[in-house]
Amino acid sequence: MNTPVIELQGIRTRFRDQLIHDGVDLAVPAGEIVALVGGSGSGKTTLMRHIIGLTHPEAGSIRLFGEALHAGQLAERMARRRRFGVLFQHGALFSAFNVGENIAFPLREQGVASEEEIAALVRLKLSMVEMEPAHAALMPAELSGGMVKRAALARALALEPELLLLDEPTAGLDPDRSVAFIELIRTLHRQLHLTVILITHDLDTLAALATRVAILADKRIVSHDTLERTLVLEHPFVQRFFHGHYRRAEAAAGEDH
Ligand SMILES: Nc1ncnc2c1ncn2[C@@H]1O[C@H](COP(=O)(O)OP(=O)(O)OP(=O)(O)O)[C@@H](O)[C@H]1O
Repeated sequence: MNTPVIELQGIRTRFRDQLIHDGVDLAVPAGEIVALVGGSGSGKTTLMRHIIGLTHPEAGSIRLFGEALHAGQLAERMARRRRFGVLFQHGALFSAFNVGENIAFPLREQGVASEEEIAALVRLKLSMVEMEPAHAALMPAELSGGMVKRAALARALALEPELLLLDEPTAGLDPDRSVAFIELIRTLHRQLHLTVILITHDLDTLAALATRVAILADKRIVSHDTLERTLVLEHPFVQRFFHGHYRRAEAAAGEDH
């Protein structure tokens, strides 16, 4: 069997007296788009932060591309860092940098390209997310919500990652922009052969993109399966999320407009 791109084993996380994860196991094979779903505060974002090494669990092991997350010297860790891109929940662009500088940031940080190459790469990444070269000069505050997401995605793709982590990529977008962004992620996934972890509360985003659904509930992954097989699970969270209040909340929101 091929080595999983991400392998989590026995992850335990505690914030003060609050136990968030207790025995999280998850293996993500290459090429999958795994939707990570769970209730508010169940620890999805924290798990993503563990995967990218921003935070550390109290126990358990994390392997990326078959290697322990913190293994090796600085150069090896930097090389591993180049292999994944992250789209944070609110885009998280650097507000003091323009769009071009934001996209260039990981390239400069890694020191892997000349300024001339960086300028060409910024133009290429902008075109990949369907933005114009002129958008490079705009400041984040001048962008619409959809453009912030696109610019942040361009930055996440700057180092040509194999793994993309997306935290609520369509949250805050209106339905048209959301559909367009889903289509963009789908195209990039196909063209770049990406493996994707997607945190989302949005059923349309999930249904359109996910090849597998991982359910974080009861402090662990209680199911990791196709959407079809997930839908028939009896777990209370699954019932609520796919058949219950989220649907009713959506319907109520629709009535308000
Ligand atoms: N650095 C921290 N210090 C203390 N508590 C934290 C920290 N980070 C997260 N938490 C707590 O851990 C829990 C899980 O947070 P997390 O953001 O991972 O959940 P989530 O599943 O992504 O939630 P949501 O769907 O609402 O975004 C929450 O109760 C949160 O308050």
